[in-house]
Amino acid sequence: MVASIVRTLQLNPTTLSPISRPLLFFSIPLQLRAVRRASVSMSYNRQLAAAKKAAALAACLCQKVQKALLQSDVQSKYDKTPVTVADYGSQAVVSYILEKELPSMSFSLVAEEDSEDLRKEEAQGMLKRITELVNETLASDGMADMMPLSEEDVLVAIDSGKSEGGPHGQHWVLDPIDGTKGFLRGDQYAIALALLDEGKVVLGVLACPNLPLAAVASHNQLISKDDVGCLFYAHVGTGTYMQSLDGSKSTKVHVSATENPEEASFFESFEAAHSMHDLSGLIAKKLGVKAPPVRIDSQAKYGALSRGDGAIYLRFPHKGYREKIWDHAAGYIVVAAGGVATDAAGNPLDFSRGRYLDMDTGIIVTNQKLMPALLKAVQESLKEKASSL
Ligand SMILES: Nc1ncnc2c1ncn2[C@@H]1O[C@H](COP(=O)(O)OS(=O)(=O)O)[C@@H](OP(=O)(O)O)[C@H]1O
Ligand SMILES: [Mg+2]
Ligand SMILES: [Mg+2]
Ligand SMILES: [Mg+2]
Repeated sequence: MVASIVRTLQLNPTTLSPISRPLLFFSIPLQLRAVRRASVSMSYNRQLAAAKKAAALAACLCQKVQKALLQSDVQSKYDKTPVTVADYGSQAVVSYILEKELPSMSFSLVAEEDSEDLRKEEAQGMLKRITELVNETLASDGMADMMPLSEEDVLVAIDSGKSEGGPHGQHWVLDPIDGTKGFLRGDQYAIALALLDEGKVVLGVLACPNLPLAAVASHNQLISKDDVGCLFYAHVGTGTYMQSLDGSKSTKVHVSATENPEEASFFESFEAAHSMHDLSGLIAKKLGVKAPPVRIDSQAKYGALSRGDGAIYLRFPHKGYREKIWDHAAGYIVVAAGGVATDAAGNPLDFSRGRYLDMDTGIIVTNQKLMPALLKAVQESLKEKASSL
């Protein structure tokens, strides 16, 4: 046992002094813990590299589609939400790249889209266009030797995302385009990819092709078409980094540490149908926030928050809506550097229960210092709203 520990720690017992030999027995558990921590953190490096590559390439595909969106590129899903060739193409690219880059790992992916509608007769034109886009995107990264993918290959890659996730093992979590409505308007959207390990989010990458590299603290600053395209990434214990999507040097970022709500602006959904703007207005007023809300589509909100653009994110879906894990997993770990995301009752978000985040309605994010005051304002506002109904 000791011999194997000594081997693991790469120590040479013959060179240890008689004094340090007994000390070794006491220090081994500590050192082993450090080695295990380091190897846990190290062991996600390959996954992080693959995830960054997959999200950046998927972002290229989405940018191309957003520039030249055709009427035939958009469909409506069973739940009336939109889906485009870019949602499907992005999912196929990410799924294909993760499997190719990490061949030794068992592969499980929980993702938003599936191929059911694409297999219908009337969707054959759309499938052809998606397959072309996927092949062009992979070829642009020199993956031409594995090319071209057939339409069936693309459908299979999309359907790799049917995993149920859960509390055991590793599962990738993907929203191939978060904020599809924003994408269709020409506004903000994100490719959001995370890794769960034993039910916990351990890695996250957020590609936000239209988010300015400079801070945004008001809605007007989002309209800039210059210097846009951010890639945020984080894995447990290493903090959060941002780089430009075209590959600049990355910088470490963290959530605003302000303790003064008067200085804190807040983010919320652009779409009033996705989050109750009247309720967040009430909460902000109670808290003493002076600035008007900054409304951004998608998990770009988590990205902006992670670099301190604003200090609070409020999300209160209308009654009956069930949150999905892919709408929050990547954002959740990206804001963990200085921030905390909970449900409206202050409970941590639980990503271990499958495809849904079963939780108390509402998600709130801010720094540790502001959280108690925010939770109080949320509880009071919820009571007030309930009693006025
Ligand atoms: N009714 C309803 N209520 C709450 N949320 C809903 C609702 N319908 C959809 N969605 C989900 O919202 C995702 C888009 O993110 P946001 O709501 O943050 O952005 S925005 O509303 O587009 O501004 C969006 O993600 P995508 O479908 O990936 O775009 C949906 O998962
Ligand atoms: Mg959708
Ligand atoms: Mg989404
Ligand atoms: Mg989506």
